[in-house]
Amino acid sequence: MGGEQQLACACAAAVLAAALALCWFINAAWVSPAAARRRLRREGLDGPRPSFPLGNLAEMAAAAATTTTTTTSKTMMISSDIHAALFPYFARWRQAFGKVFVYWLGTQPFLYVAEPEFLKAATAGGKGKLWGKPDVFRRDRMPMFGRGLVMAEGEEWARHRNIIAPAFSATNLKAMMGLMQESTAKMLAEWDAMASSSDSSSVIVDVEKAVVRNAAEIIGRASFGLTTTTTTADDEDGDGVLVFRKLQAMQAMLFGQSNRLVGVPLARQLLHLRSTYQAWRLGREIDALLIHIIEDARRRQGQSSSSSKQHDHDLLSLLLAAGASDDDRRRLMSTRELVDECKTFFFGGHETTALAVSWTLLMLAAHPEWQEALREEVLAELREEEVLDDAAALGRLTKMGWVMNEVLRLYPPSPNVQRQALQDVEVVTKTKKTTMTVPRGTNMWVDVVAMHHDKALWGDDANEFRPERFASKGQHPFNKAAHFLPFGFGSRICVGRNLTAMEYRVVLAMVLRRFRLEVPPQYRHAPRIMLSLRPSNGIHLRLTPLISH
Ligand code: HEM
Repeated sequence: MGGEQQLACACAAAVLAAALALCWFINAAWVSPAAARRRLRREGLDGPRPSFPLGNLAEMAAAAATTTTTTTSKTMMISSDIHAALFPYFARWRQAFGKVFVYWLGTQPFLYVAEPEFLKAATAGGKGKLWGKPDVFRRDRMPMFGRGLVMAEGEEWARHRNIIAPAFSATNLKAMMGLMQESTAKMLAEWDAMASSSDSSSVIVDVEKAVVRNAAEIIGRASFGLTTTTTTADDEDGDGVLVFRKLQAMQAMLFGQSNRLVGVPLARQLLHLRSTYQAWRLGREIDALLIHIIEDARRRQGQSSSSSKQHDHDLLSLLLAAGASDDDRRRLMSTRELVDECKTFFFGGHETTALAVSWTLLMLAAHPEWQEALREEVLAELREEEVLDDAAALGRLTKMGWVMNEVLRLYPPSPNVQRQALQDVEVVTKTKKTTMTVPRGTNMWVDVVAMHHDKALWGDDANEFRPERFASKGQHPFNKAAHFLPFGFGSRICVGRNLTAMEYRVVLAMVLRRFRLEVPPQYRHAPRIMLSLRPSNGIHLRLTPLISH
């Protein structure tokens, strides 16, 4: 073949490849979503009209831009009526389409669900297996969670869940109480020092910032035995500090921007190329540090040194121990799997718990009668500060349990749960008499904030802080209710929820013993969504020491 013929062949191949790529793109971005929309409408599932290629993203951005979430404590009580401020577009569409409708993120259909009965009918029992995690988020979250438990599917998920769940047993959690106390004591000592060096007897502190740092320290030690605050040159501790800095940087990079054009074809590749690459690079650096930590832990395994004893109950050592016996090789996790689980514990575990504690401190400052009631309970049940490692006594803090539930209801740190139908899912609801099929590939967006604030489900006082509503479980069997979902639902319910409950009680009991909390006049209440439900400007509270040291 002559040179010209070769060139012509190469050009023809390039044109053919470009034509095929274009056909693929048109099908993926336009033909297939249009067909999906027709099918959804046939099933009676409709919603705001999408446009190509943004779907409803433009409308969502415009609604968010014209909504303010800020209220001041000076001019009004702190309002927990937050749903319409956080999700103005959902609030608007709900009025038009009800509590179940379809909206579009780019070319991806999302079934919005704020109707507990529908959710139950779509996911309860064996139907749980018909739903996986949405592909569209999987790619975005890969650098954070890898294929860890949050993102794993099918057999792989079941195997991981079986290995991981026992690590959160009551005995193992009890062994973590000491480190929770130690770390929290450091935080309180800092607050004490700030108060004693201030002109007045009290001090204004951004409690959210401090509590997040404390929770990061706790989860770091509980997960892989590392501390985030040490400054020693010791290799292992140095790794810990670096891992935390990098993990936090990655989170800010991935979710700091509010508008990532999720679901828009090629947006990730073209518009977010830089941040995607940076997150990927950070991910690789974090993995390298974690591999070093895991190899150290493997080496320590079997040693009876004091360093190995000290790590006995961290989650990483427990996972290594689970696979150590020769008769159960299925429980052996590879280094890659362990890296992903360590990242998952960090991202899934510290900020969520810290937010639960931080919103509680705010609510208790705003509701002094509850602050006093909890303080009395703590002083009655835990007479001496040292006995805070008594898990049974912590379990007797009944009112604190109500308060925790009420705060998780009003300010759920995980404001939504997402799924994607792995097959066609038939949904039959009894009271609404609905029968429909949710087509395979449809994503589901469960609006937890909407359900938690719904007056039809909770009564006219749904937006008020009234922990006593959790007192009578008979009247409201919330644990089984499909409208109280702070930790998710079904078989994928949060594996770390008992760790959170323990940390919550330890931290809160220690704070209440030592400080009185008040909301200063300059406090601005501005909850917002950055993956989790968090305060925009921190939570600055006035703290007054109750006892001198
Ligand atoms: C207030 C604290 C917490 C909240 C609000 C929370 C919320 C949630 C929610 C809503 C889910 C379900 C996600 C889904 O179905 O897609 C979940 C799952 C999970 N959480 Fe938590 N979580 C908290 C604390 C923790 C802690 C302390 C850890 C670990 C140290 C943790 C680790 C996980 C893991 C690994 C999963 C995945 C479970 C699975 O898919 O089998 N979480 N969490």
